[in-house]
Amino acid sequence: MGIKIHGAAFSTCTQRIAVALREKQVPFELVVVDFANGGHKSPEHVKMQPFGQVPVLEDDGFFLYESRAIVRYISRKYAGQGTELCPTDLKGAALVEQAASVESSNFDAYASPLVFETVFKKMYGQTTDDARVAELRQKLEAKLDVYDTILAKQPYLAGNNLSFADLFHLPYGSMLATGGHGDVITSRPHVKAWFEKLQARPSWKETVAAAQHK
Ligand SMILES: N[C@@H](CCC(=O)N[C@@H](CS)C(=O)NCC(=O)O)C(=O)O
Repeated sequence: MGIKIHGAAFSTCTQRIAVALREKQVPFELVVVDFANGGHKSPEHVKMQPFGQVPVLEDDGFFLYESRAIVRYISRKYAGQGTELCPTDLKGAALVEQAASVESSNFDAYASPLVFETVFKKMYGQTTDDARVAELRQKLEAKLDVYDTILAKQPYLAGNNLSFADLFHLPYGSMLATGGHGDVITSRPHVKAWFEKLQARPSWKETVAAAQHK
């Protein structure tokens, strides 16, 4: 039995997993959750994901939620296949975890609500809170200034090699531009070069194309 992902091709958290599976060259089936009709809140879905969110990984009777935990599972299960997303040595793995924590605390904490304000609220006909947008943007910019100093010294967030910590940034990082804030990335030369390199990966291009066909 192969890997199934219960999610939606347009969902940022589903994309976080899809890109990792493509890097690992693991075929998977996307079991589409009907968001528009509240499928993510249905009793069947809540049995798999108690918070009523996507994505959920199903692997031969094993269920796992939280996109970053799922990527770590994929990275370990398919170690030695496709792109290595985390080294096995103690210090190398610790540096990847450090970078992953940076993504969660210093990037996602601001980028995700900024995308919510500038993209999703508009999509759902809600009103963007401009004061919140300004505050989130200012905080994100301060963090990205630090990213720029890190990435001036090394090509990837955990060092010389790509890791899942870099890939974690792709969905919300790409949607910043959709919401009119892509310049927080493109105005910082090292962040720009790093992010463009990530976006150029076939795994991401396929993930974007899959979202457009849905
Ligand atoms: N931390 C969770 C977040 C999951 C999440 O926020 N999923 C969104 C779609 S990208 C969702 O299901 N939103 C609907 C909701 O929260 O009700 C993860 O990384 O898997």
